[in-house]
Amino acid sequence: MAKTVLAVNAGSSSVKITFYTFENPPKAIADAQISGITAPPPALKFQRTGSTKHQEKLQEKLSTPQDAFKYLLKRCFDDPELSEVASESDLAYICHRVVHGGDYQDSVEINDDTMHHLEALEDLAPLHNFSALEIIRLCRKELPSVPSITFFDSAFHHTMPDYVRTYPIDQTIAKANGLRKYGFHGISYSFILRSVAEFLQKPQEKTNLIVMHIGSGASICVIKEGKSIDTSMGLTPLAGLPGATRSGDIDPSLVFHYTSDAGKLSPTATKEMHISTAEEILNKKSGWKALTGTTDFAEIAVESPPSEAHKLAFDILVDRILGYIGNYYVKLGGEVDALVFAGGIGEKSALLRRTLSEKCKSLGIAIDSEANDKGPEDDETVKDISKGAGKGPRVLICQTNEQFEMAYHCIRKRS
Ligand SMILES: Nc1ncnc2c1ncn2[C@@H]1O[C@H](COP(=O)(O)OP(=O)(O)O)[C@@H](O)[C@H]1O
Ligand SMILES: CC(=O)OP(=O)(O)O
Ligand SMILES: [Mg+2]
Repeated sequence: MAKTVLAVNAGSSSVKITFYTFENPPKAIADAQISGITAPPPALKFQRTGSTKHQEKLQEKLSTPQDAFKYLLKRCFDDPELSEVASESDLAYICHRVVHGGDYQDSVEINDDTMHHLEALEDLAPLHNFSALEIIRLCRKELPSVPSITFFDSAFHHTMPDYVRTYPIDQTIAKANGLRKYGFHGISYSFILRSVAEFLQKPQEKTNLIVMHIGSGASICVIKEGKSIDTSMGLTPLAGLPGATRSGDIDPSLVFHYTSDAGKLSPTATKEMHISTAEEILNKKSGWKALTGTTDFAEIAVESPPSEAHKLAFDILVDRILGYIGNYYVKLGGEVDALVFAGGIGEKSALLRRTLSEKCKSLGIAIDSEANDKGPEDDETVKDISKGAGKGPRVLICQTNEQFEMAYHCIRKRS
């Protein structure tokens, strides 16, 4: 039987896995995800291509992404209707999304050497790389014959100019400690660039975009002639826009006024994962969860918000995004092919898209409200919601797919 490719996207609160056929473009065979690992009970979504989506709340206690991954893999291997993937021998490769890739500009195959290198990087991004590395360790142990390939969120941004990636601090210390802007969500931006360029029928190297990836982690990227020239996240995914539990940009001095324990190890740190109290607060106890009590933006992005705090959370996100759109529009000299909405919130919240588009009227941006309200069909990768074609930048929704992007590049390189 033909081998398949497994793509794994591990986040702090969710694990998504997809099996693909080994051909280009790859076709999804099955898709499974567990969300709510940090807010039990965990929720399972499972779908074999062509069949209906199955959803359930799980009784099992799955407290880590590794547990969730093990559960998902077993579930797929044991499914009698999923004969294409029944055991290790059906897998050609496993692709892993790793958020922080340091100086890596491309994907790497995992061996002892590259694994050590990634372990060294973990200190720079413990909150974001830990789960992925744990899952890679598990795969090497339990599926030893299948090569693991890592894809990095940061790699797409290696084209940012020096004056964008450099923080104005002592450069000896900066270089010794790798303290610079890296940027993230790059696997998603790479998928979006290819899909949108194809949709616009333009070569990638002639495509200029302002792309928003707005999910529980949110960032925005400016792509000039097919290359990232700036993005809102920085040394870590904390910088830039606020998220579900992340503060986004604040005055760095704030942490010392917030708590005198800022630099101490967080009580939630473990032997394997060293994080400071300040990092814990700004990454996990801030954002719209801190403002409203919910991490679900669908409860915040509503016409009549249930409280002033919900309205404030919405207005803050809109304001911070607007700041970047203005900045990036100017960086592109106004030559913007499209403003693109992506990520769980960007793809689903018609209200956020409408609010931002109205505030960007002066840039020639206008949307068709019916198309915007309807949003994309399940199988529609790019949807045009602009009004008055030809005047200002197009406004598009792109249903991004990080797992597909990894499988696509994995297979392209190896077939
Ligand atoms: N209809 C909706 N309106 C607004 N936000 C939504 C809607 N549906 C889902 N979301 C939000 O999308 C976010 C998840 O996006 P996603 O990109 O999957 O996140 P991540 O990959 O960072 O976990 C959640 O905050 C969820 O509340
Ligand atoms: C980089 C990052 O923030 O990822 P996510 O949105 O998946 O949390
Ligand atoms: Mg995500």
